[in-house]
Amino acid sequence: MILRIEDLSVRLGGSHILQGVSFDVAATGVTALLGRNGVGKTTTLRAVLGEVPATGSVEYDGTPVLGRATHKLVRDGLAYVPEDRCVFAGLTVAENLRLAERVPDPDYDLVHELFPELKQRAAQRAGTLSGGQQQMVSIARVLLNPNRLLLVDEPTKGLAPAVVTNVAVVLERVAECVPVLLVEQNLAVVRRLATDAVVLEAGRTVWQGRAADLLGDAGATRSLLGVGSTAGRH
Ligand SMILES: Nc1ncnc2c1ncn2[C@@H]1O[C@H](COP(=O)(O)OP(=O)(O)OP(=O)(O)O)[C@@H](O)[C@H]1O
Repeated sequence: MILRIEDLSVRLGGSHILQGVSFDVAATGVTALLGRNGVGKTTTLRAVLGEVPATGSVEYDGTPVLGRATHKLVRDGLAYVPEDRCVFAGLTVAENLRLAERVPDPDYDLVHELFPELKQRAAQRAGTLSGGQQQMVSIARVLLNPNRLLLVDEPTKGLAPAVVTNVAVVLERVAECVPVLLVEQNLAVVRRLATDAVVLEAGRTVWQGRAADLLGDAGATRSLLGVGSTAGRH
């Protein structure tokens, strides 16, 4: 296992946002972090990264990391693809990528193989890209560097169906080499990618197991995620 979270608790702005989140992320494949809006999925990722103060325990590859500086975790191969993509709008695609380089030999071969369009659009300002293209830049940035775990927050949110498929194909490829903790609302994408699943409710873990077991159980899917049993097949 690459990540072990135990009894994670976060208070923000006077609210007790996470109240005991516990789950493991396997060292291979995709673990989906699921739950209705506002249950604490993004906050869980941010707490792991040290972006919000938290109590409890987070072990990354066997080492306790809660309280460590975010940049040290990133340097240690913990990569984050945030929900809002955070590209530098005024910079070109090539400049956005160059800024993300952390090693002497960034893996442009992989990035250009996965995202040939980014090579063609190297000189285009990132702010003028479509949402899907910006998502590609956001994922490409982390793939330039060696990673041991990717935290990816709602990568398909707001994208057209064909682009959702492109992003899923890329993540499927990436997950062959690096484990991924994926926050994702699109159950078709979860069905395609996830080996394991974790469900949060009101800041607590309420389910952890094989993704196929959750998605194959219409009652559990409906009660835990608030969607019908066929949701995500389309
Ligand atoms: N800095 C903050 N101050 C106060 N409340 C916050 C802060 N950040 C998040 N929250 C609240 O914490 C709760 C959990 O937010 P979070 O973004 O983790 O949920 P989520 O499960 O990722 O939701 P979504 O699926 O809608 O993105 C929400 O009620 C949110 O309003």
